[in-house]
Parts: sequence; C-alpha cells; structure tokens
Amino acid sequence: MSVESVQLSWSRPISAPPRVDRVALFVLGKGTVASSLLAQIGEHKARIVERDGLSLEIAGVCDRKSALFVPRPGGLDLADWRGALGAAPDADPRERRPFLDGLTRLGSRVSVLVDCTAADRMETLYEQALLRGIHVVTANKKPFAGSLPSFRRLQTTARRCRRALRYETTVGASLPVIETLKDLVRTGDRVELIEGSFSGTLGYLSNELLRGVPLSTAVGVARDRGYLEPRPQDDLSGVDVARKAVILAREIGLNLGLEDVRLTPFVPAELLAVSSPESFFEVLPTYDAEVAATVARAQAEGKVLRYLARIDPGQRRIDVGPVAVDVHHPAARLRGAESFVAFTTERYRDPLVVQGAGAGGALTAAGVLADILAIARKV
Ligand SMILES: NC(=O)C1=CN([C@@H]2O[C@H](COP(=O)(O)OP(=O)(O)OC[C@H]3O[C@@H](n4cnc5c(N)ncnc54)[C@H](O)[C@@H]3O)[C@@H](O)[C@H]2O)C=CC1
Ligand SMILES: N[C@@H](CC=O)C(=O)O
Repeated sequence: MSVESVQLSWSRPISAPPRVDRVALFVLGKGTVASSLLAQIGEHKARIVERDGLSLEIAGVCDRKSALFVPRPGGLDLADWRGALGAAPDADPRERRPFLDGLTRLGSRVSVLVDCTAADRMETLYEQALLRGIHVVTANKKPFAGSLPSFRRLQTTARRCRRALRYETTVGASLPVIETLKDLVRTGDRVELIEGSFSGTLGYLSNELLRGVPLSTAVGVARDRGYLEPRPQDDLSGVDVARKAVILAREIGLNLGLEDVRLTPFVPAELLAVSSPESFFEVLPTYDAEVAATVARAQAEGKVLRYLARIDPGQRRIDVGPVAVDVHHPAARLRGAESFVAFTTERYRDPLVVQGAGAGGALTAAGVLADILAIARKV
C-alpha cells in the first residue's frame, strides 16, 4: 500500500460533511431566563451547528405543573414551545426520574439538565442526573448556598461520575465570576478578600433612588426588565446577595452557610415580613418615603448608597448590607444594573475586577448557553 493511500484512508474525504453531534437538553422553567434561553437556541442553532458541530435539541421542557418530553431527533419545535407545554400533561415536580431516563435513552452524545428555576431542594434531582451520566447547568443559586453537606456531596458526585456541574450564572449572571475564581484557586493563588456589588437589581434600585425615583416605581421597572428574583423579597432582603456570597466563599474552601452571613436588608425589615409577592408589591409604596430619606442622608454627606458584600477568608466572615461609599469608591461608578466583584489575592495586590451588567433574562440565558456549549465542546 502506498503512503498516499494510507493517508487517504485515515482522513475524511474533502467533500464529506463535518460531523455534527447531538446535544439533548431538558429545561426546567419557562420564565425570564428559560424563555430567553430557548429563544437564543432557536436563533443561533444553525450557526452553532456550522461553527461548533453541535446540534442543540430541546428534548423536554417543564414548569412546576406540567412537563413536555419530545423523544425524537431534532427535539421540540421552538416556534411554539409555549403552546405545546400548555397542552402537556401534568407532572409532579418532585419526580423527574422518568424524564432523566428518557433523556439517556435518546443516545445523544451529550445530555444536559438545565435548571432555570429558583426551586428548593434541586440537589437530589441534580444527583439523579449526574448518576445517569447527564451533565447539569443551572442558574439556581439555592443548591449551592443551601446545606453544606448536600453541596459537597453534589460536587463529589459530579467528580466521581465525570460529569460537569456548571453554575456560572449564579453569581453576576453571565459575567465570568465563578470560572475566574476557580482559575485563581486552581493555579494556586491565595484569595485574601472578595468584595463587590453582587446584585444587578439592588445596583439598579440604588441608581434609580439616587435619581429621585421612588422605590416602588424602580422595583416595578426592575421586575419588567427581568432583573428580579421570582420572589422579589429575596432581592430586597439581601438574601440573594448572601447566597452569592456563600457560593463564592465555598469556592475558596470556606465551609460557611447562609446562617453565617452578617446580613442587613436593603429595605426596612417589616416590609420583608409580607409573604406573597403580590401583597409585597401592594405595600411597597408605603415605604417609598423612608427609603428615599435614607438615600438623601447619604447624599447630603457626599456619599453614595450601595449594597455591598465582603468575604474575608482570614476572618471566615461574610458581611452583606448597605454601605454609604465615597464617590471615588469603585461601586460609586456603577451604572444601571451593573455588578462588580473584586478579588484581592496574593498575586493580584490591586484587585482583579469583573464588572458589567449583572442581571436580566437575555444576559443570564447567554451565560447558561455558554455553560452548555463549554460542556459540549469538551466532551
Ligand atoms: N433573572 C435574572 O437576571 C437572573 C436569574 N438567575 C436565576 O435564574 C433562575 C430563574 O430566574 P427567572 O427566570 O428570572 O425566574 P422566573 O420566575 O421568571 O422563572 C422561574 C420559572 O421556574 C418555574 N418553576 C418553579 N419551580 C419549578 C419546578 N420545580 N420545576 C420546573 N419549573 C419550575 C416557574 O414555573 C417559572 O417558569 C432563578 O434561580 C434566578 O435566581 C440568575 C442570574 C440572573
Ligand atoms: N435578582 C438577581 C438576578 C441575578 O442573580 C440580581 O439582580 O442580581
């Protein structure tokens, strides 16, 4: 056999189409982030096939009431996924194993469970997925800021099963916060301090309050722009920021939980006692004057009110709360729904800063999509 013929038998004929690998996704949620994700996949699908050789197929989508599973190549028709989900049968949100089994039976090269909810106790579902060889991408902070043993078990399961568990969007939406921190840790840097403004919503509200916009008006706009948590009290209590702080603290090996965070809410505590989101929006205007007065007091002293988090590994301490900062403070310069996270480390004496818009459906969905593509490209 000549050298030439050996080479030809190895290589793909020039005219052969490039290989396309199927990536099957099961999406939890149909809200701000999930619907943007499905729209982005619909819009960019052909380009992703062409550029990356990956065909993203929605095998299923569900909300807290019903679930739709489409066990055919190509997956769900994204033109009318809402209508199809609306007509889908009821499904118990506590029992998703049949869908996970269905996902594995599809035989795609990569299968991913994508959590775009803020549901509690998702750790069990993630474990069930990982144990079946399904990767997990999630925007849901709760599994990473909740019970420490469950969080550590989840990490161990992912490692043992050699499956990815990616949650970049849980801090700073699509800003590269978690991967940056992971890289610092992986390369042996020592993180001495993490601080910043971790909430796009509270950054936006602070800016609007400074412009004299009433709190209730600004919260309404933040909701319409898709910045708010499903339960807005989670934003205004600071709990959402506390969750992000715990996630970052755990990345640097601190065994801390929400109960360890020294938390001062963004708004008066009585407002947070209101339980349903509907009644919360009703009573919100009665707090406009009090909150405006707090902002005005800081302004009168030449300061800017910001909602900051500070993780001090040396002291094993996390502080989250409003701070009246000097106009030269990096947080004073934030615009719109911008967030920033500053890492001071042994190598970065001047902090490494990640900054940009930190909330919103399209941005977060892009971060979720980037996580999915990062997995599919590696496998
Ligand atoms: N909106 C944003 O800017 C960002 C959101 N996130 C996170 O993304 C997640 C989703 O946020 P949004 O889309 O804004 O909320 P959303 O309230 O618009 O959507 C949540 C969806 O989850 C569904 N859901 C609730 N429990 C479920 C269950 N057990 N099974 C299936 N579906 C269930 C609801 O039906 C709803 O469709 C949250 O965890 C949030 O913290 C993270 C970064 C930024
Ligand atoms: N409500 C959150 C959304 C992202 O996590 C925020 O505003 O930061």
